[in-house]
Order: sequence, then structure tokens, then C-alpha cells
Amino acid sequence: MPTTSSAPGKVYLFGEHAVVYGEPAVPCAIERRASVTVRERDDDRLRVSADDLTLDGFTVEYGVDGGSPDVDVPTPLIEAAMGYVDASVAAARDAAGRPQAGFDVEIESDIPLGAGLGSSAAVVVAAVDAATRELGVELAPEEVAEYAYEVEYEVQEGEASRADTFCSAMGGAVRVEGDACETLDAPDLPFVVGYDGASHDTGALVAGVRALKDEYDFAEDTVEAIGDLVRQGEDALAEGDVAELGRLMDFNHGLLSALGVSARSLDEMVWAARDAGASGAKLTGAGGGGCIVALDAGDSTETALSLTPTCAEAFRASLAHEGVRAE
Ligand SMILES: Nc1ncnc2c1ncn2[C@@H]1O[C@H](COP(=O)(O)OP(=O)(O)OP(=O)(O)O)[C@@H](O)[C@H]1O
Ligand SMILES: C[C@@](O)(CCO)CC(=O)[O-]
Ligand SMILES: [Mg+2]
Repeated sequence: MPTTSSAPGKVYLFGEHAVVYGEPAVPCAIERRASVTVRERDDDRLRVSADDLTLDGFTVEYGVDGGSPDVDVPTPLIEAAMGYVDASVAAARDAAGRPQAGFDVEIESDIPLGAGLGSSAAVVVAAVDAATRELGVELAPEEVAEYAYEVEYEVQEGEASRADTFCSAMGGAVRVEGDACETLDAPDLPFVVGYDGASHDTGALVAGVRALKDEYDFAEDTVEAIGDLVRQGEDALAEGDVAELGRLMDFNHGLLSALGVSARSLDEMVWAARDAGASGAKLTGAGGGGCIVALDAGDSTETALSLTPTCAEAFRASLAHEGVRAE
């Protein structure tokens, strides 16, 4: 019997990048999900199909010892995708004590890839959950989050926080600071997302911030300032003070720009949202290209974004109260 799990993507209210260095962050799960279906095979091979990775999708199959896959899309794309799937399957084999287990894996996702909405974490969380359940092991969402974090840590070459994976596994708004992860009581915030259609490589952007921080004390101070801002933002979130949350999001975007992770397309969308009357707007996730998130209960930000030349897609995103779940 195949087993399917799904998990949500996320936007960052505050704190991406700085969270990698132990500052707090508050990501919020959104109703865009990745869904992973896993079927155990009777050999040790892994066969992966991903419908949404390219317009045509791809299928790749190989054994526990690797081999040269026969595929029809550019190799770097496959290598990137397989890094996460491979490591998720390894985590599930490990959790179930079944190092030779083989699987057919199918990935479907409505989270744009490499765009700051946590597609990698959602795929990994759903894959770990589905593959462990397929092997008869039921993990608590917190345990799925921990395995998924180890996968992101490995694929992002030792520079990853628990924020994306914990948020995707638990759903709702969460607070992550180092290895302290908690869920928060948060009101439904009026998120509007602008997507420039581009994709980034999170690992490379994190490495860029690390280099800046190692070179300049004031870059290190910038990371600490983001931490201070998040602590202030938590009070505003508890009070449901959308105006103050917006001001702090604007400030957070400025600090992220200083760390070199914004882009002209993101800045243009941020300004379009502000001009349209959004309470605040910032890039979300690793940056470099991808998505911004703004707060606006009315329609003007979504309309303004959809008319912005650098915006390929604008949409509202509601808080996903459920994290990983069996489908
Ligand atoms: N539908 C999918 N099918 C297969 N792999 C996917 C899919 N969606 C995401 N991935 C994997 O996740 C990678 C993108 O992860 P990355 O961390 O760079 O971006 P993100 O998670 O979308 O954004 P951020 O980390 O900034 O929130 C892709 O290269 C691919 O390996
Ligand atoms: C940039 C980053 O902070 C968030 C990416 O969504 C990286 C991480 O936390 O692992
Ligand atoms: Mg990611």
C-alpha cells in the first residue's frame, strides 16, 4: 500500500538568515503544500518522480550504491532534487532500522521551488513522514522535524537552522532559536506573497552571509540587530498589532538587504506593496530572488503586485494550522 504525507511551505515574518547563527526567528506555515507518496519496493532501489520540478517532470531510478541514472532533464536540477530525496530516504531507513529498504517516491508540490517559501523543508518533512510510515514507524511531528533538519543541514552543507523544517512539521507560527523550537499562538495574518518567478540556491546565499559576517564586525552586528528586532516582533505578534509587525518587517527587509540577500526584483515588489498601503513588506526565505511577503487585509497590495513588472505571480497566503499530515 503506498503511503502519502503532505507538509506546508512557509513565509518568514522575521528572522531568516540570522536564525542560522542562533538568533530567534518566526516563520509561519502557509496553505501551499508538498505531497510525497512512497511505496516500498522488493529490491533496494530508489525510483523518484517529481511532476513539478520542470514542466515535463522527471523520473530517476538507481540502487543503494548509486549508478548512472537515465534521465531527460538537466543533471544539476536532478542532483539538487536528489540531494534532498536521497537524504530523506536515508533518514527514514535509519529511523526504521532498514538500511536496504527500496522505494518508489512521487513528489507533487504547489510550493514554488527555491523561492523562499520552504519547498525544500516541505518536501523533506513529507518524505521523511511518508517513508517512515511506509516502513511501519510512526514518528511524532517533532521527531519528523528533527530528522528533516538533519537532512537540510547535510544538503545545505552544515549551515541550516531548524526553522523551516520545524515550521513545516508543526504548522502554524513557530519560534526557533538554536535548538529551542516552540509553536506560538498567532492570529491569522493577512499575508500577501509576490513571486518574481526566479529560483535561488539557499546553501549559496547562506554561505554569502557567513562570508560577510566573518569579514565585517558590522555584518555580525546586523545579524544581532535582526535578533533584537525578532524579540520586539514577538510582542507585536502576541498583541496582534499588525501596524507594528509591518514596521518591523520593513526594518527586517533593510537589514537583509544590508546582508546582500535582496535583489532588484524583490526590492521592486517590496516597494510596490508599501506604495499600495501594505503595513509592511520584506523578502522571505533565503532571498536573492523568489518571494516577498507583505501584510494587507485589503486587495490593493495583491493588485499592485500583479501589475508590477518584476512580479510573475501574486497571491494571498493563509496560515496553515496543520503541519505534516497523512493523506
Ligand atoms: N516539487 C519538488 N520536487 C522535487 N524536489 C523539490 C521540489 N520542490 C523543492 N525541491 C527541492 O528543494 C530545492 C529547493 O530548496 P531551497 O532551499 O533552495 O529553496 P526553498 O526551500 O524553496 O526556499 P527557502 O529555503 O529560501 O525557503 C530544489 O532544488 C529541490 O531539490
Ligand atoms: C536562509 C534561511 O535562514 C532560511 C531559508 O528559508 C536558512 C535556514 O534557516 O536554514
Ligand atoms: Mg529551503
